[in-house]
Amino acid sequence: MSSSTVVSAPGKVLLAGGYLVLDPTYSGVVVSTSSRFYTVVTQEHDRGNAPIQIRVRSPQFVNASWTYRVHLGDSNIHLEQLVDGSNPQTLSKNKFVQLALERTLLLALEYQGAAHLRYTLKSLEITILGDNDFYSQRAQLTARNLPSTLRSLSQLLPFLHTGVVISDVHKTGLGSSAALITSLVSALLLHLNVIPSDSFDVPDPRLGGSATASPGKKLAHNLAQYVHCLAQGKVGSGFDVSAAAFGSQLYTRFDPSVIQPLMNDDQSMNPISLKQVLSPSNSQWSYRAEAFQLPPHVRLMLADVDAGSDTPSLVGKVLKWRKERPEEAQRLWDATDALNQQFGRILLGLSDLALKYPKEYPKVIKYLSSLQSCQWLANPILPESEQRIIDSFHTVRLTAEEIRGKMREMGSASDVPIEPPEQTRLLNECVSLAGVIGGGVPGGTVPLSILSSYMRSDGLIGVFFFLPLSGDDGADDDGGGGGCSRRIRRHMAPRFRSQGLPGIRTPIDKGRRYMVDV
Ligand SMILES: Nc1ncnc2c1ncn2[C@@H]1O[C@H](COP(=O)(O)OP(=O)(O)OP(=O)(O)O)[C@@H](O)[C@H]1O
Ligand SMILES: C[C@@](O)(CCOP(=O)(O)O)CC(=O)O
Repeated sequence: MSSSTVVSAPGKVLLAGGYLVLDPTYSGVVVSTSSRFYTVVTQEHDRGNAPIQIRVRSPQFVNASWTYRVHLGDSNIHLEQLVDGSNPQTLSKNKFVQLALERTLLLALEYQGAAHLRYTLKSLEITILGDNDFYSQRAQLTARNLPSTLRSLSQLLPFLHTGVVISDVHKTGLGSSAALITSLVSALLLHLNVIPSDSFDVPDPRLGGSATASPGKKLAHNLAQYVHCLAQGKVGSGFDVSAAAFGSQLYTRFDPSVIQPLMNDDQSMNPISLKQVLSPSNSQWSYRAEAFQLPPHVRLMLADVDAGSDTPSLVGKVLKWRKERPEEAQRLWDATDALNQQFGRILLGLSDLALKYPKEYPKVIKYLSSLQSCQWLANPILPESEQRIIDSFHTVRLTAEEIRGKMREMGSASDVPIEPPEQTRLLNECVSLAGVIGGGVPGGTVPLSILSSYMRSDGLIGVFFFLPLSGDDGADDDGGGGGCSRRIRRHMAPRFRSQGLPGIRTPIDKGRRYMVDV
């Protein structure tokens, strides 16, 4: 009988902490998105003694199918890519997918031994699907004569075919490769029983982050972090993989030296076993992912600027300046960090206030969401509880603006367009709208030419935090997390059926998630 395992992992938005988060002294405020990557692993019927093959498809792309024959030794794994039946002309490579398969199988081999893996590993069919938001949909909207609005985006079919090969797609910057790798390695670890099936359960939905994560989830995170670095050929801060594994969080990076001994493309050259390094009990993994959530009724929206940033070149320039002007940079980093910390702390505090004042909180939201933020404090005398909530939102707003100021300073000092003038104008317009708390540029920056041609429509113009007018609490799951399975049953099952795929078994992140519309 064939069986399937499905694991999803979310994308990310770095709300605060860009560039600083590359240094373990500082941390970043990271929100995981409602947009997700899904990996479906389906076991083929037993084919007797036929060689084991793994076929991976990405049905949203042209020429995106990769077939590998697995050569399983006593202590090593080799994947031989075969010419794909559906695509006999070309042998397209996917380093990310191939490394994820190879290193996950190697880890399974180390945990289970060759005899066991030979017995359990069957030929597999793997399907990878990314929510539309990971890729710019502007061309799709134009082709359909639809205006650039949220409503138009919701009219597009899920997992829409992009019409191009992967290398030509316009990514939006939500961390497609991190979400893909995390869902893929997690699905395989589960499918091969390297980790138990309850690894991704969260006992209390309010307890997210890495501290309460199961050993299985930590192993999946460590493996995904490692594979992602290897595939990218560099060790970044890793906040994207951490968000994919642990959801929204205050993230402090890991020391890259932990995976250094495993960074050989040829795994037989690695001087140490994967299991030893990636083990969830290896204390050299120094990352911290503290649970974070946006307050109830707060929603984050992103504008589709048609392309993500070329982060490595921006990072290179910013870090070069930091090295050349250490004292100036230190002052700027410290001042920005103080603001980032305050920003995260007050947002978290607002969730506490919502719990403490369940009647007053929605009342305040209704009031604030109808006003421009400059009017928030011009209110009649209110009870202390309500005033506290208003004051907190007001401080978040001021802090977000100050953070933007610091990021602009960083940009002009290092000559990197972190918040270019076009973006400044756009954001200023956004943050002056009623109900908007603040805005910013998530991650590196955005490409200018595209931004300047971006047309305002339907109120979605840039990056901002939004308090919806309705009673909707902004989370698109069933409240407080843990409802991921219900959300998936309700929303995802029909989507999967439309792709002829089975239902979902295990979502990776059951933490609270928020709608991010790109
Ligand atoms: N749907 C997919 N199916 C298979 N592979 C994919 C898919 N999406 C991304 N990839 C892999 O990820 C690689 C892109 O990785 P890259 O690091 O450039 O993206 P990223 O920086 O994560 O993108 P983003 O802009 O979303 O943050 C592709 O070359 C491909 O190997
Ligand atoms: C600039 C940086 O701090 C954030 C980059 O974010 P993004 O991948 O451009 O969304 C780099 C990093 O953290 O790896």
